[in-house]
Amino acid sequence: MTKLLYQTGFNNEHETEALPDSLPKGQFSPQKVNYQLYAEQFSSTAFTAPRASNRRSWTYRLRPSIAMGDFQPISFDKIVTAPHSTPCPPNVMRWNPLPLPTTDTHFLEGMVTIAANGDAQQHAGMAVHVYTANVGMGNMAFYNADGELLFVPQLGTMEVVTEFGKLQVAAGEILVIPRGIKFAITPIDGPIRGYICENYGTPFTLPERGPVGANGYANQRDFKYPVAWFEDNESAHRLICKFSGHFYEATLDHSPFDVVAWVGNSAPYKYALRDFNVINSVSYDHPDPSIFTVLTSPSEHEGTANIDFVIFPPRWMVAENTFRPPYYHRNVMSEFMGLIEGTYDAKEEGFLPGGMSLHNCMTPHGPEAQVFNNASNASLTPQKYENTMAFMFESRFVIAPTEFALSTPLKQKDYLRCWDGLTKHFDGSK
Ligand SMILES: O=C(O)Cc1cc(O)ccc1O
Ligand SMILES: [Fe+2]
Repeated sequence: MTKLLYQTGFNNEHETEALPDSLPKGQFSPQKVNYQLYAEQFSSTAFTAPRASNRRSWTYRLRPSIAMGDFQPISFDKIVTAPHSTPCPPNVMRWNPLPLPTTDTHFLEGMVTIAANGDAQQHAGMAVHVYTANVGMGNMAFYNADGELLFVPQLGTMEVVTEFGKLQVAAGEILVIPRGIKFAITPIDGPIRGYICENYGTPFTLPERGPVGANGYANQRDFKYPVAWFEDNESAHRLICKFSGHFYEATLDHSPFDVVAWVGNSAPYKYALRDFNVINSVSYDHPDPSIFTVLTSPSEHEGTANIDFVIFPPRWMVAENTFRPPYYHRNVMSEFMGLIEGTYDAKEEGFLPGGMSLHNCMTPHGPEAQVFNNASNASLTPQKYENTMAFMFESRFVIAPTEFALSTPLKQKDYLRCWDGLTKHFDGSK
């Protein structure tokens, strides 16, 4: 595996060139670009979005993106875009992991939608997909006009070729591909599996730190962006896109990965979850899981995210006189969880790496019966939670499972049973 180079710093104005002097100096759009390249701006936010949230990059490429054939409709019917019409039951739900493919399956073939909310056309809400793959996409490239893609790989390593360069992404890292960027995925060394949060809304950004100060949580320096890479390849390529919930294909007589240089703050990036600086209670009580927010997609209501991406990483637990696992709760926000490795502290059995759970708006949940009994009687010495990495996509809208998710045999029929045994202990005495 060749080691790739990256540029670091979340949301920096990165600049990179694959050929010397291919990036224009002092301006974005000179009359002629060196090497006779075309300049093309890529806008991820409205031109007039405030400076702090504005995202755009300039690319310098062999051909402008419009040098392509017309789009024709195609179908990938396992991939669903909101709004969808399947009624959402308020039940707690949990799924086993998607099995690994037994025949050659590329990323787009191995992807299936588990749930969705909001409305892609309104740029609000999200979808959750899971994917497996064991072969590359060949001469195919994909872009998603409906939203940004947050990948949470759970198994294996993939090489991701994008217009902005190449990234290698392994389980335990995350990858964000902004809306519209063309990419292709190749598994390296065996099959890959993971989760995707398709963010129809505002691009993910880092949460505020408030009184915590200038450092901590996910630090900007740990986010890695690719360096420019291009190929001058004139063989036929297929460009697939999802636009307004439907798939289309166009033919190209060249590779779409022809960006020789780029500058800007909108580009794919990756982040290793082990770099998260965990901040937690060192006195008493169990803080809300918002302390573990890696990235947030804000909505127009301050503090009420379109999506929060939250992780539950290895950490010390030291709180005194405290019920240390998650509390029992009902939440206006809807919670979709996955497990990357190990076990999750609220669920010792049945929530498997690669599995998923869903606790929707106001649906009660919390530790299973065994965890309650153990934690209520545990000796409260400092304890290191190891071999664990769960995550949550938390959203302001009800996360509605798809027809596939409701009917697949992967859905556990007995999930509710893990709370059996939470009987009344009250007998009137203190
Ligand atoms: O439901 C869950 O397991 C996620 C969660 C964890 C936690 O520590 C507090 C609240 C919460 O929703
Ligand atoms: Fe919860």
